[in-house]
Amino acid sequence: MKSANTPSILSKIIYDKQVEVALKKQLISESELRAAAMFKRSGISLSARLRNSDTGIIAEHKRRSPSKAVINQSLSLSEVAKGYEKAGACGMSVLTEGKYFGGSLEDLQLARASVNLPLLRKDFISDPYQLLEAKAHGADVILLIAAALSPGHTKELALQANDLGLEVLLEVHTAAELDSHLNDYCHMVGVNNRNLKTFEVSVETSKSLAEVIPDSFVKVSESGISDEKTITALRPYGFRGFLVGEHFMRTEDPGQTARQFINSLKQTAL
Ligand SMILES: O=C(O)c1ccccc1NCC(=O)[C@H](O)[C@H](O)COP(=O)(O)O
Repeated sequence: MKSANTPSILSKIIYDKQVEVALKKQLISESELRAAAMFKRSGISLSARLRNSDTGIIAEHKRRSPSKAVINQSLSLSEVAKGYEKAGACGMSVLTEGKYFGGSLEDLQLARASVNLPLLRKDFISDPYQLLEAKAHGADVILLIAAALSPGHTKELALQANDLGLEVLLEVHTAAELDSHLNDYCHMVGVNNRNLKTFEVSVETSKSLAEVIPDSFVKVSESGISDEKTITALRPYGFRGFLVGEHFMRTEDPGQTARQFINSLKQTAL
C-alpha cells in the first residue's frame, strides 16, 4: 500500500516535465519559438465546434499511458489524424508527453500538417514556455490540470494562453478544484473520470460535478468512455464534449472505430 508520502503519478509526471522544460529552454529560446510560422496562424475554436455539435467527440492520439502501459505503438499518426477528421470528430487531442505517454511535439506538428481539426496539446503544463511550444507546433487548445497548479498559476497561464490565441480546457476532478481554479480565461471545463491516484474510472464523477460548472463554460467529460450509451447518459447533464482515447486507439484503425462510434451517436441524436 502507498504511504501518504509516496509521490502521486501526477506529481512524478509534473516533476519530470519541469526538468525536461528547463533543459529545452537551454536548447530553444522563446524568441525562436515565437519565430515559428505557426505563430501567425489563427486558431480554430474547439469550444465553438463542441457547442454546435450533436456528437462532441474529441478523439485522442495516445500510444501508452501510466494506467494501461502499451495501447498502440504501431500506427501512423498522420493516418490516425486523417481518420479522426473523416469520422467527424470535433477536435483531436494529441498527447505530447514523452516519458509516460510516448508522445512528442513532433506528433502535434504532424497532426497539424495532416488535418484542419482544432488540436488540443495534451500535456502537463506549468510553465509559460510550454504555451509557446504549443502555439509553435500548431495547437489551438491547451490543457491546464487544476490538481497540478495553484489557482493563481492557473489564471496566469490561462491569460497567457489567451494572449497567444489558444483556448483553455481546465481539467478538474472535484468541486473544490473547480471552485478554486475556474477563471474567465478558460473556455471549457473537463471533468476527468479517471482518479489519478487509483486509475479507477467512473463517469459518476462527471455527473456529480455537472451542476456546479457554470453554463458559460463548455462541459467536457474525459476518460473511460467506451460506448455511445455513456455519452447519451451524459448529455442531459449538459456535457457537450467527450474526450475518447483508449477506446479508439486500441483498435487497428482508430479512425474507422471513431467513425462507427460517431455515426451511431448521430443515429441516437435523430
Ligand atoms: O490515461 C492515464 O493513465 C493517465 C494517467 C495519469 C495522468 C493522465 C492520464 N491520462 C490522460 C487523459 O486525460 C486521457 O488520456 C484522456 O482523458 C482519454 O482517456 P481514455 O479515453 O480513458 O484513454
